[in-house]
Order: sequence, then structure tokens, then C-alpha cells
Amino acid sequence: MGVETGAAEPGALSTLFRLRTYARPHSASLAAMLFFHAVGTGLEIISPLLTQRLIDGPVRHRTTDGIAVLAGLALLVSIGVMVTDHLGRLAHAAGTVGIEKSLRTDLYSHLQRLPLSFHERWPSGQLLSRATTDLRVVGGFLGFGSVFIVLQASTYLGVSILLITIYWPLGLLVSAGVIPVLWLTYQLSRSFLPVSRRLQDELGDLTSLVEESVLGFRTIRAFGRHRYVNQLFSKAAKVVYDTGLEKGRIIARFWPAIEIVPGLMLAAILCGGAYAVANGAMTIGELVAFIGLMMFAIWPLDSLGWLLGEAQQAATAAQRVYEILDTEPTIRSGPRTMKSRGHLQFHQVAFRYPGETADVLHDVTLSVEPGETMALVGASGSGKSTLTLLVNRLHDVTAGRITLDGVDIRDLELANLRTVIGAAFEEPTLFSASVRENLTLGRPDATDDEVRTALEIAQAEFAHDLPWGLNTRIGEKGLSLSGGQRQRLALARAVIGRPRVLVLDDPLSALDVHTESLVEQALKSVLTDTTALLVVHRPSTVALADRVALIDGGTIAAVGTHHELLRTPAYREVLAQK
Ligand SMILES: Nc1ncnc2c1ncn2[C@@H]1O[C@H](COP(=O)(O)OP(=O)(O)OP(=O)(O)O)[C@@H](O)[C@H]1O
Repeated sequence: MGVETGAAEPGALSTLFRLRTYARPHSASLAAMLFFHAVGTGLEIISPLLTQRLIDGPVRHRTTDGIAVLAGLALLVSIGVMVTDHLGRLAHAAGTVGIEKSLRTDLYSHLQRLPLSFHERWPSGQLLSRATTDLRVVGGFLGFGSVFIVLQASTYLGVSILLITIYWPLGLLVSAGVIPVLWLTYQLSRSFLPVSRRLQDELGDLTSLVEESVLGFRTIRAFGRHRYVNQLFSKAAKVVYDTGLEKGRIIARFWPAIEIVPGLMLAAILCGGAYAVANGAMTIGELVAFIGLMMFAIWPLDSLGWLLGEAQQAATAAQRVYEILDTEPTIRSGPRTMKSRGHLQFHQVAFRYPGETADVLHDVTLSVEPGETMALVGASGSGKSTLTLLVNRLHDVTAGRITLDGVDIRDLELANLRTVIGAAFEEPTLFSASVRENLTLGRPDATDDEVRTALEIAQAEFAHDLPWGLNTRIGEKGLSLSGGQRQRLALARAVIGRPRVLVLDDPLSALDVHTESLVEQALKSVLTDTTALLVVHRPSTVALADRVALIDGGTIAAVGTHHELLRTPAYREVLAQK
């Protein structure tokens, strides 16, 4: 699935300006970097002036007077350049890395605040490429490129003024060199920005493809589809290749033109300078100093083109990062906190997935009394899982309301709500961390006793027998567990600390019949005083429930005990399909 991403226009450069908030906290490092490099460049500029003094002084008058002083000054200049370069690089490292860290932290915590609907819509590869490659480009530009643009522009300006004071006609010529460079860079940006943006998007798609094929490796192998997946990858890689070539062609078209400007200038200065010396308008020393100084104007001019190119690259990367940062978290925390009794009610609830045209749930009215276990039964696609996602606000209702003890759950602090409600889903997600860290994910302060009880309830005591017990690392890059083991750990995570409300979406589907009945026995003790909403796919799990809600076509068709509902053909039919 793709997401709509904005095409880059030359105006994208203004996005860079928004990043100043990230540069500001590191302004001391950036200012130090600018200062040291500016002093270094200033010192370097002294060298040609010393040469001028040498030629027009001791050399011209055939004397050794003053040579020692000039040599000593040249040595001091070299040492100064070395020291300022060292300090400038240290400041540069601190600035760049610091900016990148702030950006990365902000982006990551923003991603955590964005709702499930955002994560369902965005391919993970696009998020990954923004959080890695794009951030590097932006951080690198802010910490280096932006400062160097200022430095090089000031060097160019300073040297131009110096050149004008030495011999104004040629000095003006050097100053005018910036005009074609800026014009060519502007032309370059018009072609370059859209292609650069497209390339970054395509690389994101390629990352998604790699991620999917790594995660789905088993299925791909089992169905012998590796050739097909290879073809898909080759096709996507070819698209990236073509766009990369297109980008290369644009650079090849404009770059030599930008680079030739300083060369043409040098040729003009050599001719014009020789003519001026021949006419007595300049001394030889002045010409040598002029050419030496001009080199300090050529490098900024040369690098200004390159730095502006970097700025364009950073602009498209910043645009991609801001597409995430500008997405408002639609699920906001409420102001209230409460100790819930666990009275869960749905009042005329409706829900529609973002971007869809029809409601998945409508007119859902249901009351789950404190301590009651309500099973949700319905055909596949009837909306059971969706209903459970609304309870801990992974999605928000689009109409109606859900209340806990009469309080709209949107008025509760999210952290409070998610402490009141424990949840486990059919697909148990475990993280690359120890068993204990996985278990206490929602309750970092859980005691050893609470962890032990939760493992007992979920029949997950096998965790104690793992090589390092509860400290064994599991999840990706950790010890591999069976589907049933993973589900039992996810169930233990949900019941840890005995939440007032439990929402379980078919958490026993991967268990064998024997283990399932053991878990059910243990769960019964928890469920006596916990309000529970239990999506049931297997008829045997219905035994855990006090009452059953039959969902049909996104609404509650009937509510009653299992035995009461058995009298309705619709219920019998659904159970028969399970
Ligand atoms: N992220 C989504 N975006 C759009 N539609 C969705 C999304 N997730 C589910 N749906 C649709 O919502 C409807 C209800 O899905 P849901 O998963 O809630 O059903 P279910 O009763 O739990 O099904 P099952 O028993 O097969 O798990 C289905 O038609 C499904 O296609």
C-alpha cells in the first residue's frame, strides 16, 4: 500500500527554513564552527598578501631585509590555520550530531503519538527511510552545509572587496562571477528537486519491499515464490536505477556549466592582469597577490554551487520528514483520571476506517457490567476486532461514545485508560528484550509476585525454564518461541497487575485444546472480578463468558447467555462455522 506524498517543487527550499528550531539549541556549536573556520579562512587570505610584500619588497629591491619577519609570519599563519581547522571540526561534529539527535528523537516520539490509522496507512519502509536516510541528509546540511553557505558567501564577499581595492576593474569581474553560478543553480533546482524527491520516495518503497520479504521469508519459501519476489524487487530496483540515472543526467548537464565559471574567470584575470601590469596599472606583486587571493574566491564560488545542491537535497529530505511531523495526532489524551469499577458501556457507537466510504460498526449499544465477561461472537469480518480496538482508543469512535463508569473514555488521560484496560491480540507482538521487559511493558512497576501470577494464569510458566529464566532475550534476534508460547506471554502481559477491564481478541487461537482448557481454567479465576470483552473464535472459549453478544454486519444482533442464544438460528450458524 502506498501513501500520497507531496511532489517537491523549488519552493521546497523554504522547508529548510522551518528547521531553524532544531539548529537554535546548537547555535553555540554552529557559531563556534563558523568563527573558527572564518578565522582560519582569514588567516589563509593573509598568505598571498605576504607573498605580495615579499615580491614587491625584498625580491624587487634585492635585499634580505624583512625576509625573516615575513617567513615567521607565514609560519604563524600556518599554525593558526591548523589550530582553527581542528577546533572548527570539533564544533562541527558536536553541532551536526546534536541536530541529528534532536530531530531523530522528535520524529520517533511523534511517531509514537500518531494513531494506529496512521501506521496502517504508511508503509514501514517509507517511515524507515525518513527516520534514517532523510534525517542524515537534513542533519548534515544543518550542521555543516548551512554554516558553510554563510562562510563561503562571506569569504567570497570579503575577497571580492579586497580584489576591488587592489585593482577594481578585475575585482568587479570576479564579483560578477556569482551571477551565472546562482542562475545555473536555480535552473538546476527546477529539474533536480522533483527527481530527487521521486528517488527518495522510490527508495522508501524499495525498503518496504525488502522488509516485507524478510518478515514473510517463511511464506515466500513455503509457496516457492522467491522468483516472483525477486522479480518484484528487480522491478522496483530498476525504477530506482532509472531515476538515479535521470538525476545523474541532470547533474551532468548543469554541473560542468557551473564549474566552468571559475575557470573562465581565471583565464580572463590572467589576460587582464598581464595587460594591466604591461600598462603599469598593477605591480607584479599586486598581480601575484590578486591571483593568489582570487583562488580564495574561486573555491567559495565552486563550493557555493555544490552547497546549494546539498541544500536542495536537504530540502526534499526535510519535506519528507515534515510530512510525518506535520501529521496531527488525532487521538488526544483527556484531562481526567479515575479508579474504575469496570462498568464498560457502548452508546450508539459507530466507526468508519479513515478513507473508507462505509461504517464498519453502527448503532452498537452494549453494557458490560463490572466483573462481567462478555464474549463477542460473529462471522468473519463482522467487526469484532474493530470493536475491541475502540476500547483502549487505538481508534476513536466516529459517532456515539464509549464510557467507563459513565465517563467518556475520550475524557480520560490515555495513560490512565491504558492502565485500567489490559489488552491482548491474536497476533502477539514481542519485542527484542527480556521476557520480564516484555511482560511488564505496560506496567514497569509490576512486582515479582505479579509477574509470577500472570505467568500462572496464562499457563506460561515455561518462561522460568528458559536458559536465563525471565532474563532470556526473546523476540527478533532473541530466542525463538512457538506461536502458542508467544500468545501465552502476550496474555500474561495483559493480565499482569490485574487490570479492571480486559480486552482479549482471540488470545488463545494458537494453543492446543489441552493448553487452551488449562488457560481457560486459570483465566476464570481472573475473570470473576474483572470486566472482560472477549472475542471468541472457538466455541469452547464461550464457556468463559457470562453473556454473549452476537455481532452481525457491524452491529449487535442479540445479547444473552450462551444457552439463551443457542435458541437463535443465527448464533447456531455462526458457532457452526467456527
Ligand atoms: N485497517 C482497516 N482499514 C479498512 N478496513 C478495515 C481495516 N481493518 C479491518 N477492516 C474492515 O473492517 C471489517 C471488520 O473487520 P474486523 O477485523 O473487525 O472483523 P472481525 O469480525 O474481527 O473478523 P475476523 O473474525 O475475521 O477477525 C472488515 O470488513 C475489514 O475488511
